[in-house]
Amino acid sequence: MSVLSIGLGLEEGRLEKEVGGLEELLLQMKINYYPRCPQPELALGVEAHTDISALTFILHNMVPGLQLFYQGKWVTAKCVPNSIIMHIGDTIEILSNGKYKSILHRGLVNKEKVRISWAVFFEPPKEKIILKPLPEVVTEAEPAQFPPRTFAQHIEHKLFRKSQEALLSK
Ligand SMILES: O=C(O)CCC(=O)C(=O)O
Ligand SMILES: [Fe+2]
Repeated sequence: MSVLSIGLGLEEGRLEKEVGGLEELLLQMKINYYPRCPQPELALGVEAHTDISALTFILHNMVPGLQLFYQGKWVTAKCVPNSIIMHIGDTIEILSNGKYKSILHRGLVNKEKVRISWAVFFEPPKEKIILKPLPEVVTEAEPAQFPPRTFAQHIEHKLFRKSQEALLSK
């Protein structure tokens, strides 16, 4: 998080402070189990989404399956031994006013192998903090792209938008 703060021209502790500091950060672990699938092209393990977290760290069992939507195409993440995947989530995207992107990604199933991933989400407190672009990264030329919302409101908004989109597509 220090590196990301410095990248925005801020003090190194700034982003960490803005998400509530280490005392307030909530760590949640999710284990994704992707069974073998005889027709992987017909199924999705985890549908396309962006993470709501500040940061997400992922370890996996070296079976490819994570894809990122990059430059208009789905790109499969390389399996690099002894590495950890880090995603920037919506929270940092909002605070940075979109300078850091919360990338759209999904998880595919595999024909031959079971895939398992362990994701740890670093999340800000649900109600205590209002998430909005930091004043230092907002200018006249780059106005705030995100309205102020608590983390809980952000989740609600995202779910509401998704259900609206599902209704409209019917
Ligand atoms: O399985 C993966 O590599 C990614 C899973 C994921 O995107 C998630 O759990 O949010
Ligand atoms: Fe994710």
